[in-house]
Amino acid sequence: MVEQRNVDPDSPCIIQTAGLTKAFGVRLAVDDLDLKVMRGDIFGFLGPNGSGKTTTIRMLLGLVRPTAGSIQLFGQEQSQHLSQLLPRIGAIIETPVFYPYLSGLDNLRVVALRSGIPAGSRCDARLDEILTLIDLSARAKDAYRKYSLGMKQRLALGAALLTDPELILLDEPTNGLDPAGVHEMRELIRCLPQMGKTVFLSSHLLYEIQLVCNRVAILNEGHLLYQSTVQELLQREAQIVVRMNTHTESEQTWAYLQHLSQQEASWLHDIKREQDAQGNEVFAINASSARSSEITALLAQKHLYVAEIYQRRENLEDLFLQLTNMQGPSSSTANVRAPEDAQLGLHK
Ligand SMILES: Nc1ncnc2c1ncn2[C@@H]1O[C@H](COP(=O)(O)OP(=O)(O)OP(=O)(O)O)[C@@H](O)[C@H]1O
Repeated sequence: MVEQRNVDPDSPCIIQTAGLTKAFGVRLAVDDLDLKVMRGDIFGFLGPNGSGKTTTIRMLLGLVRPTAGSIQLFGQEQSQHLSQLLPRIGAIIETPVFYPYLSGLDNLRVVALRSGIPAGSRCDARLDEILTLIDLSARAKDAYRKYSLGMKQRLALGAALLTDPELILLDEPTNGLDPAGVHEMRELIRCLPQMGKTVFLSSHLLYEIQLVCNRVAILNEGHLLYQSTVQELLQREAQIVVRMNTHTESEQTWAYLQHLSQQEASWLHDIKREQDAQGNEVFAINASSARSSEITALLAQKHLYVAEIYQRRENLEDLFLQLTNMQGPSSSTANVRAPEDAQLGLHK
């Protein structure tokens, strides 16, 4: 009898990997990866070239056998239920192959037939629906070879959506697209959760991920460096950083800011003492940039004159560079999980 442990077809957890590892010979392409993707997520899977994104997606699809670890999809063990699980997944990996002389519509017909959708009015209706969604109705009858790269990518997404899968895996879907193509693809991807889909999107385009995803994992050299909501990550953006001239002034400022937070300025409640990239002691205050002049004025009342005050402008790109140590950090990373993992990026 088949063991039914861990089987939950309605699980809100769509992808869960534990200790997922893939070695190619001595090279660890993916190392001990714990991912969690929830239903309705647009999950950004970020990493530079060669960090293991495609290998991970291939393992999720059962195209590459893991060296160690486990994968659960829709609450079921992937290795035991692959054939039942695959119809619930649509994917674009690398550049999909279409027939150049067939039209976009006929290429979709071929995909539909291969996917077991019988020809007929229901199939035609579905093809219409998909062509409208990917905004190719007007060019549906043009040969594929006449399509722009953006149209080709949209057709690929249409093909992945044809069977109405719950999970869409997209490997670098905006690669090579011009800004208009990137925008169109982004808008399309954004619609998918409203249609009940979960999206797993790999990219090295950090800004893209920031704009379109709600959760993100950052990978480097096969290691998971960070996993959280994008919002959590970007909260750091709303910080004002204050540096004083001397250690004595810093001490006085710290005491005064604490006092203020308990008295007339409760909005100063979230202050951290950190070091900037040059090793200077700074205060990171969770407040909008509009408060900068107020902070300066409050401190000046006590003859504490700031040496420097600025809004921390951290985005995913900064964080990514910081975690992979490609560039010095603008501050310490008090909120960043797994700093010991981040250290792994130090030794390239
Ligand atoms: N079939 C294979 N045989 C040997 N090594 C491989 C194989 N596939 C991938 N690798 C290696 O595994 C590592 C991860 O590759 P992978 O393609 O997963 O990275 P990636 O993050 O998708 O990179 P890119 O953004 O360039 O596609 C790389 O060092 C790559 O050379």
